Amino acid sequence: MAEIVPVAEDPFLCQYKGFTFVKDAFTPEDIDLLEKFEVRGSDIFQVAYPKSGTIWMQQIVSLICNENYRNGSENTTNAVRSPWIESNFSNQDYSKRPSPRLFTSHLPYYLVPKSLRNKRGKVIYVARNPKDVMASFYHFEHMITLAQESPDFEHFLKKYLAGHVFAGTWFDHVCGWYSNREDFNFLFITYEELILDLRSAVIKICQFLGKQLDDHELEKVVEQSTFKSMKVDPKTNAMPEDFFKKDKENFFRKGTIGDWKNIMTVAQSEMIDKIYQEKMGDLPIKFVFDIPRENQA
Ligand SMILES: Nc1ncnc2c1ncn2[C@@H]1O[C@H](COP(=O)(O)OS(=O)(=O)O)[C@@H](OP(=O)(O)O)[C@H]1O
Repeated sequence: MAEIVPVAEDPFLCQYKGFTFVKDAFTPEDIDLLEKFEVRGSDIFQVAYPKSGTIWMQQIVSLICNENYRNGSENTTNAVRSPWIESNFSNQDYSKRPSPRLFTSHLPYYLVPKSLRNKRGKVIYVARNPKDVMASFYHFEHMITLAQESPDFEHFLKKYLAGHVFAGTWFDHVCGWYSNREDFNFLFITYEELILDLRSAVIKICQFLGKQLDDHELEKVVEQSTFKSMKVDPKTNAMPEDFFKKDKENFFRKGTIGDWKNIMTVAQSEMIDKIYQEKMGDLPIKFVFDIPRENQA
């Protein structure tokens, strides 16, 4: 077994196999076992760096695959319909789940099951522009029990850029997955695509999954995946009460593009632009950092 390395700056975190975990929310044994996890050809994995639209994709994919909840899954939470592969919080026997099994993960590409890396099953990777991720992450840190709150955004930014937050740096996660996408049956989609045209994004996801929805079904999926619907749907924000120290209802906080401007200074934003250029310069990915004029109300 590899070594567990504490993160000096944050007692809630540790590193294992090069990835930053929340100490009390994982075990090294579970991570090691994943290498041999038996992936079915019909399995669908939704993967995202934290605060990038993970729960949103859980909702969309489970609505698509569960025929708008008509098979009884409306009575269960997103976290049960599409459990985390790295932490079995809902205590399910994954080998007994009917196909198609849905899974969710925040893991880097190199820690997911080996056969997934050999193109068995499908991966939908959702990525969000790093500035909005940072803003969302900063607020989230203040809501949950398993995180050390930063006194201000500047402090958070330093910690964040050093990778001393859950899941390490956004840059490593996104670059890692994107650069290794050829190893997977892979759909890369951005949070901003979902925001700007949810209906087209749902169609794109359906095409990737080989699912055909009629117009009515499509509208239902879209309607139940809007920010407004999800904020009041008790099955979406299914994290346990004790996970939150405050503002559980604000997990669905703003759900928009460009909120980073409310928290970042110009200097901080320019510094991130520079790092972005250095780390992402060669990758053909484009993120939207502002709501385009034509989409503004
Ligand atoms: N339907 C819908 N539409 C628009 N935005 C949405 C939606 N659902 C979730 N969200 C926003 O996604 C952010 C949370 O990301 P994650 O689900 O990845 O968080 S987590 O890592 O699983 O805790 C968080 O972003 P912020 O609002 O910027 O904090 C959520 O509000």
